[in-house]
Formats: sequence, structure tokens, C-alpha cells
Amino acid sequence: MEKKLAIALDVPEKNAALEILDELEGMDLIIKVGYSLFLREGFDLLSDIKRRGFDIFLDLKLHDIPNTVYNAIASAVDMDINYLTLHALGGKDMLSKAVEAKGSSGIKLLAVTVLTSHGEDYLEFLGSRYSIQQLALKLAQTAIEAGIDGIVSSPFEVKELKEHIGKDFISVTPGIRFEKEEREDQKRSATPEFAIREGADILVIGRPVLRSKNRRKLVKEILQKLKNA
Ligand SMILES: O=C(O)c1cc(=O)[nH]c(=O)n1[C@@H]1O[C@H](COP(=O)(O)O)[C@@H](O)[C@H]1O
Repeated sequence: MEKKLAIALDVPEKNAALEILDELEGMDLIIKVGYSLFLREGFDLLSDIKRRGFDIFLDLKLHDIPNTVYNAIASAVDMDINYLTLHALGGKDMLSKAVEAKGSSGIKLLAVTVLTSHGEDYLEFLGSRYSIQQLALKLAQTAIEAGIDGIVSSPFEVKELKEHIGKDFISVTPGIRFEKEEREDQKRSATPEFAIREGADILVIGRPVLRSKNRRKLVKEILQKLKNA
């Protein structure tokens, strides 16, 4: 599939969001809206995004009992959104109900494996007998078998997931940082070049773009790298 860029619109309110959307208008981008902005601004903001021609990635990271997730996704299919996240940790039954609720709608469901802010120490704390790589693979396999469209992981797991999962799926990688940059709360971060090389299909980038003095120029450069991949 064609490689894409999702900008994480992690800003506190609508005016800040609109400023960025206006700056990026006309570019071939997915705009990721997290629950913080969504709770504050709601559906109106999603319309603003659509009106500017961007695809919408609603990052709600659903994780609940199967029936509750089923109902949430049944509501989401009525909205004009392209991608929606849920946690693979919710398990096989939850994932299957999510797929059932999605039905024949075009919304792509993306299952988050192990958050990029976690390192091996967190799995040790949980008493997991799996490494991050092993757990991400196990969760991703379960999600894809249930009929989920894509998998969110760090760039470090992509190659292994692509090698071991039989079916085609969309690989989504947050935790992108440019060389020598602060990782902030991301523990498993890598450069766009690395993520692309490993086989990622959608790169998710937030703060490195949001804080740039010339966001349009930076985004253009990343899009060029994706095009050349
Ligand atoms: O589901 C996600 O998008 C996600 C999963 C994950 O494992 N790690 C992760 O950082 N994200 C999201 O990706 C974005 C990364 O933002 P930056 O670290 O600012 O580039 C944030 O909006 C996170 O909520």
C-alpha cells in the first residue's frame, strides 16, 4: 500500500488545531485526533478536518468489555472517520465484537499492541513471560485473526510482525523522532527512515512536527521520504 503520514493533532483546543490544519491544508495527510482534543471539541472539529480534505484518525484506544466496545464502534461507523484505535490487550472476544460492529463500513480498525512509552522494565513489572517483541506479535496475531485492519506498534516490531503474520495488514508506527532529538515519554522511538525501512505503512508524528517553526516544510520533507520509499 501507499505509505502515509498521520499528524497527531495533540493540541489543547480548537484555535490551536485550526492554525495547524490551515498551515497543512492541501497536503495528503491523515490527521490523528486523540481523546483530549475530541472531548473538548467534539464532532465539530472532525468536520473542520474533513472540510480541509484530510483523512481522520480518531485515536480513542478503546479497551473494555466486548459489548461496550461493540456499541462504541457501532456509534463510530455513523461518523465520517477513516481510522479508529482500540487496544489489542482487550482480547480476542473484544476484537471480534469490534469487527462485527464495523460490519461493511469503510472504517479501518487499528489495534494497539504495546505502547511505545513502555520498555522491557514495564513487562517485567507486570510479570510477563514475554518480551515486548513476543507480546506485540501475540497481540497482533490475535487482532489480525479477529479481522482487525491494522496494527500499531513501535518501529522496532514492524519487521517481525510483517514476517510472521500471514495476512496483509496496515502497520502503523508512532514514536517517531528525528536524529539526536529528545525522546520525551517515548521509550521505543526511531527515525522516519528506520520505520520506513522496517516496513511501516503509516507513520504517526506529533510533537516533532507540532513544535517545528516551519511545519509545512518539515511535513513536505517527510512526505518526500515516504514517496521515495
Ligand atoms: O495509538 C497511538 O497513536 C499511539 C500508540 C503508541 O503506542 N504510542 C503513541 O505515541 N501513540 C500516539 O502517537 C502520538 C505520538 O506523539 P509524539 O510522541 O508527540 O510524536 C501520540 O498522540 C500518542 O497518543
